[in-house]
Amino acid sequence: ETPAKPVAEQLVDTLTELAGGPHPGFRSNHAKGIVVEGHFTPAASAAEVTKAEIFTAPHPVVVRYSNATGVPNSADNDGSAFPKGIAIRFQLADEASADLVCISVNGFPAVTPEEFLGLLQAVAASRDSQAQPKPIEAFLGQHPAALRFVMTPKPVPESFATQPFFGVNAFKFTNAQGETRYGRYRIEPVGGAKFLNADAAKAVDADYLMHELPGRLQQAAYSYRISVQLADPGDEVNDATSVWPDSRQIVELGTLTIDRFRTDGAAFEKTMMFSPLNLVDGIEASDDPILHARPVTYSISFNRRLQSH
Ligand code: HEM
Repeated sequence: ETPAKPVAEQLVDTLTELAGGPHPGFRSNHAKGIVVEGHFTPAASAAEVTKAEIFTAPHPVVVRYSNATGVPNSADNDGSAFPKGIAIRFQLADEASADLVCISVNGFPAVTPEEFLGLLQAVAASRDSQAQPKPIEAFLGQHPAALRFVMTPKPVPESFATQPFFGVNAFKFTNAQGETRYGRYRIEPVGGAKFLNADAAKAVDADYLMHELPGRLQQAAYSYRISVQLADPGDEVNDATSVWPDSRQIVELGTLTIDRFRTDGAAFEKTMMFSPLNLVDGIEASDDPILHARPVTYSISFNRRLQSH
């Protein structure tokens, strides 16, 4: 009997299967994307929460926006292309870097990588299933957090520039006084969140988000407020399905400004991988098992796409 593959490998296999892949050279999740550049300027309040150098001095950034799923040509306005992703790389001295990798929904469908695999396998098993209920219906019936995530409205944004994003996984922040707090990132468009109405969302072209951005950047830069929502004592910090109340303290970390489209983005993104555990001193991982599964899974996807393109 062959031993079961590690969960991270099964996750990549199942994402690939769901996307009708393999699609050589593409990410097995968040395959369709676009790369832009700009800079981050810290707010004075950041020092209350963290001594991390990415939030204490200005830095250049490279940003990749993406659609969910491993389908390289997914329609930007299709439900399956949600959540949208944003991956931000802070470029530090001596080739060092730190990453923030966030999605457009505040929450996650699973507490552990095993449970997330169960969800993906249920979706895959439902494709040609005659069973009543279908495997995915049975799974959602037994997993309220997954049902909640599926039911969360995912409105179609006017632009990536008008889409808010959430860190979902908590990190442990330490300031210069040695005080520690758990928190989750929030990324909010300074110009306000803006979405299309239902008719407009149906009418836009399949690549409208990717096509809109270069023109927008020729006109003007745009920006986001990056902040951290702090946990109160007793809040779940190791469970990505457990969304904290909006009443929790939010501390501004600074402003992310995007001012350039990266014309070589399609080639550039193939050679690089973002990781939510690419961190600097002053920010540590929580014990959230989803967070710890991510770099392992992303590396498998990265290795496969490097070998196949
Ligand atoms: C166990 C749970 C998860 C699995 C199995 C998973 C899987 C993946 C995989 C395979 C990739 C492609 C990596 C690459 O080839 O570079 C990816 C990318 C990505 N993931 Fe996840 N992911 C998980 C959780 C999350 C969470 C919680 C978030 C956000 C809060 C997230 C946001 C993203 C984003 C934005 C990208 C695209 C990064 C880029 O532009 O390169 N993922 N994910």
